[in-house]
Amino acid sequence: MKGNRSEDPGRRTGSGNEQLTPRAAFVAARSAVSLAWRSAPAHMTGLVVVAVAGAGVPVGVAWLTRLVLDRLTGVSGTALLGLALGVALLGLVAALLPHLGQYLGTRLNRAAGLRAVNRLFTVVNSFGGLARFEDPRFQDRLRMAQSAGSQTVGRVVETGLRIAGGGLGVVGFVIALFVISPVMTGLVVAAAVPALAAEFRLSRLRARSAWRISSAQRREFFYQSLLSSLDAAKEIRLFAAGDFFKHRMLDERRAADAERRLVERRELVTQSGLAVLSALVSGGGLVWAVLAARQGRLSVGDVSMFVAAVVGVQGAMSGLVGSLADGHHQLLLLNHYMAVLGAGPDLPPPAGLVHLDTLPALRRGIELRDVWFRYGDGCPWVLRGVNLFLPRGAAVALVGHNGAGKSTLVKLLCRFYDPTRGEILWDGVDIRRVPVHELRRRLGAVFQDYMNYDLTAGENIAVGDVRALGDPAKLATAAREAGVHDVVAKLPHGYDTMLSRLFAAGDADDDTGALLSGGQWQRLALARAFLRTEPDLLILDEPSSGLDAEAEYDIHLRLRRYRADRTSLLISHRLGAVRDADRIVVLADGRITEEGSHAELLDADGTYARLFTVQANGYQP
Ligand SMILES: Nc1ncnc2c1ncn2[C@@H]1O[C@H](COP(=O)(O)OP(=O)(O)OP(=O)(O)O)[C@@H](O)[C@H]1O
Repeated sequence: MKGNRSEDPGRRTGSGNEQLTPRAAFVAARSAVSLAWRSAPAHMTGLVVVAVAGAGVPVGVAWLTRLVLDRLTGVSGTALLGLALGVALLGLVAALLPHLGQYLGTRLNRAAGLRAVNRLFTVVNSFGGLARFEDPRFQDRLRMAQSAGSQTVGRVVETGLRIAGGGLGVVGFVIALFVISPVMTGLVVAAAVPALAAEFRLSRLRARSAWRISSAQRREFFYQSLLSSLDAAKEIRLFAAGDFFKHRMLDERRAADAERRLVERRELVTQSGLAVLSALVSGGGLVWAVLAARQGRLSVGDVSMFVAAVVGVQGAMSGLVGSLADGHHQLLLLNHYMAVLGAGPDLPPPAGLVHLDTLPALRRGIELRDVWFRYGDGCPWVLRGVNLFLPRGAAVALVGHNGAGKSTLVKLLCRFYDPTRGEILWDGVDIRRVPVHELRRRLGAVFQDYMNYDLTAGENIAVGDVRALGDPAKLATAAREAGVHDVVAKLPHGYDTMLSRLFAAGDADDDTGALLSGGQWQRLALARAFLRTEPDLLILDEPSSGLDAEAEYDIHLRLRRYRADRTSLLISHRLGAVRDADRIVVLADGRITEEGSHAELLDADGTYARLFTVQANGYQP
């Protein structure tokens, strides 16, 4: 059941609640580091230098301060001045390093984010089918992957360096503290263990909650975009549905906020507890150091070093724990990114690949052989054993009631899904054996739900074949074929006119965007399909539904000319438009129930004859 949604490996890539296994964490971290390195090697090297220096400077400051305090009276003024200057210089470096680190980190983040998003959408574009895009869980994962890809990849490197730098800092301070008090060292280090465990638990909670919030957030954005969309503005105003959508949007936001509150409460409790623990340890240490100094066991310099070391170890430890928790959280998010990247092809080709590019144009025709299809395991059958032959050069029309399965059949021909059972043969070759992009290069299509792009008129046509972008003559020819050239030529900037009121073309002050009528948009969609001048199969799914009677007549004349000698499949509810097809096929409840020419089907006096008569009677006085 390839292509069937419930069978899709991309769908099974987890619930978002999975644990981060050490292997998955390693793979995610390695990918992030290599991606960041390839994006900005110089900035990454700079960050490493800053991290190492950042780890060494505080320890150096503490040691030098101790020397200064202990030798206040014992050494020459010049030596003391040198030491003091050393402390001051290290202080300056310490002050500058965070800014430099932040600058380099931001640059690295941006470069890595760009590369990560590029890679993500290269993979998304490689999904040949539609099933994943119809799967809400996959949409959630994709959203998480988008945000992880654009914001997290570079941060993983930064966090890794912070962990390494923090680790070095901890080692330095631990050694310094150990010299003065091994017991205290043990205490401070031991206090970090519960902090580490608590922070890990928190980061898992944060990642789980981010996953749970993601679908609420998607719905919130959906309602927001509805409320601000031009397409929805008419109906929302006419039906006064604005408040309804607003409340829905706020409900989703409240649901997400409730989830966030849960995490925030846990953070408050955990971090307060850790703060108390750390205050107790450092307070106890201070009391011990003061008493020891009074008894002469510690010098003044020792006390200063001790205080600096306790604060330093605690600070470095809590920084390290925080960085580890951040890294853990980032890797959990990155897991979604890796899952999308590793989802694999959604339409896996079986063994025995056949390259259509190496074959000549269609010779015999396309055959659907006992094709069964349903959209998922629990869904009803949409096609039930369809056998249909589209002979080369013939115009076949597909008619039937709403929901009969006509558009579904077209989607299978384009291989947006694979048949659940049965096969589709292109000159005898199962189309599952053909690389999907090679199959699509042989097709021209206008879909029932064609797109209106917020792009210029020329770009709207060129989407059909982007190579035509720099070829105005080709765009104009396609537009003429579709009968929309005159309309476009009269727009303020002709083919460069922005067909949008959302975006300006180039100059933000340019107010010359235009909107087309429904029928004009439909003709533009036809022009898009006409850019492919030699498709082996032309699919027209309701190509004239939005046109007035004369325009429809005109378009069908053009289509007839365009279809001549081409293999075409035309779907239309307007039976007058299909009567001259070589063969008319009636689909009812997923089965082919009638097949023949217009005259034959009228003679047969079945569904087609009934539908045709009902429509024809509508035009009688
Ligand atoms: N993406 C989808 N997921 C689940 N079910 C779907 C999907 N698309 C269509 N269906 C279902 O498949 C059945 C056939 O739909 P299809 O769009 O193929 O019918 P149609 O014959 O083209 O109808 P119409 O004449 O109204 O365009 C319908 O019952 C519909 O609900």
